[in-house]
Amino acid sequence: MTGTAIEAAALSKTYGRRAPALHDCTFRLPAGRICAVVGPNGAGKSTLLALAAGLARPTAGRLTVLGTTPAAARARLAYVAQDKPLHPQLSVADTLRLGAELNPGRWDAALAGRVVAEGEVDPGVRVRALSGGQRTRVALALALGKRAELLLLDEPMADLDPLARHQLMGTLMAQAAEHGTTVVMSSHIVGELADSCDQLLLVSGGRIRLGGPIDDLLAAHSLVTGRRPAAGLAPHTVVESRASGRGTTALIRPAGPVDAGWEAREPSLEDLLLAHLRSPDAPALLTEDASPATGNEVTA
Ligand SMILES: Nc1ncnc2c1ncn2[C@@H]1O[C@H](COP(=O)(O)OP(=O)(O)OP(=O)(O)O)[C@@H](O)[C@H]1O
Repeated sequence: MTGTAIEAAALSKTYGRRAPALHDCTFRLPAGRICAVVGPNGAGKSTLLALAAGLARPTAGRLTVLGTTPAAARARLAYVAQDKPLHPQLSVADTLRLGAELNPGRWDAALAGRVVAEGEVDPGVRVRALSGGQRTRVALALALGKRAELLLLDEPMADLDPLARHQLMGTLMAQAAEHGTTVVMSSHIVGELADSCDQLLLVSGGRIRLGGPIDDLLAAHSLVTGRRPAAGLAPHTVVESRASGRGTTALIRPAGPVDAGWEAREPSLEDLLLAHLRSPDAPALLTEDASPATGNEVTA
């Protein structure tokens, strides 16, 4: 088993008197991977990233980041929040200078400057005058310039145009590969995730529904079609079944060989996510890679 970037045990977070934003979440994210955090609006993705960044505290359970508490890991991680908070009155150049001052000894000025320059953002312009996509670029420049071991990115590409998205994802992936950085990134854009991520955490209703390497999760499921009722799939775990023009289409986790009457193929990432999102009560699956080692000490 490789090193661990994030480990959670029975992690819960409740805001005030509301229903829990996260409830009893147990999982492990291996180090050095690119992990997608996926789930519907309000699922708890931002809450999870904010807890890992040490900006919020769990209500119950325990969370370890880079082998220590989130607060102690702060200098070694970079977090880009969904609303990309920056100082509006500072210029872009001053923002990067602040990044250098706050990260002595690890700041990569050339990389941060390149990320800004590639977007043709004028360094003299104040942050408050930037477009949403330009602010995102500056926020990502700060995060990448920090040369963190762990990047926590909350919908980092949401307001970027397709060219900027492609180009910034390329920079992110190249940097992560070169430096062995762990990237944990929430997104609703499945195409973007399928191309870049190797690890998945599906959160729904504050609970972990799927966790593990994307290839292993896909291989654990089959998309079956047959001119027969879904009841015939009984020995298998049926995540979702629907009547279709050709009979029944179902996403299953096979418990053994599938009857010859069913045509079976491996699902795409989109098939897998949509079926689980439409069936929030389907049994959860954490692969061995995504399960905390038993007996591991996890500190709050
Ligand atoms: N600061 C807060 N105070 C009160 N409730 C909050 C707060 N932040 C989040 N919540 C609630 O916690 C739940 C999870 O929210 P969260 O922002 O983590 O979801 P999300 O998966 O990131 O959603 P989205 O995809 O819409 O960004 C929601 O019900 C939300 O209303």
